[in-house]
Amino acid sequence: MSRLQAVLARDRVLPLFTPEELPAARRRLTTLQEAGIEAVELTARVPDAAARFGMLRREFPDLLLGAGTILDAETARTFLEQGADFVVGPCLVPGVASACREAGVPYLPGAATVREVVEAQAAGAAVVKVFPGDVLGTAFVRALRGPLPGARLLVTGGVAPTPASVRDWLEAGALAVGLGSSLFGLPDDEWPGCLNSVLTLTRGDAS
Ligand SMILES: O=C(O)C(=O)C[C@H](O)[C@H](O)COP(=O)(O)O
Repeated sequence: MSRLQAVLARDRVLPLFTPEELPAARRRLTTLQEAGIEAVELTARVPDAAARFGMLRREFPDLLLGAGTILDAETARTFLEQGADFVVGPCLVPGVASACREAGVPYLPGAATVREVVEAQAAGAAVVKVFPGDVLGTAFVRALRGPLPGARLLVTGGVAPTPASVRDWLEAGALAVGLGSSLFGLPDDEWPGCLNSVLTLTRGDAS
């Protein structure tokens, strides 16, 4: 089991954001580390995303930092060179899967159908991102677990950062949930409290 998988199995949440402004990104990463978070996804949705990623990578050497929104092999290689510990994308891209396999780095591609989950697993994804989570719903995750009981699923997209919402996803069978804009769209004096109340639930549940 990779360190990422172990961390997801313990915390059951993966915080993710786009590092639009470096000082704010640093503050967020520091607060996340103080909460005991070990893995964070930074989405590549800004100009200079890879250079920013490399800078934050060097400043936070103890965090597992993943590159998100990776849609082609060349971009994947650029982020891997910058020290990405894992790579995430909204859907499976075979060239990205190969680049991650060569680098020995986990790849978590998005999937929105049973077939896409199976194809992602066949491409080597130990954890598959179910995306967009809020569109697919908990019933989709529950239904997937029938034919694919061993699937490790990271539900991402529109997941509300509350204990009740996260509990619903975990009870449906998700390994973990990604918390993005719903968490980091909250004011800076609110999101850490929300995250901590979710972690109180998930760490209490993790066994
Ligand atoms: O692009 C990727 O690789 C990602 O993992 C990001 C997610 O797909 C969502 O965009 C996050 O959605 P919110 O939690 O609703 O903000």
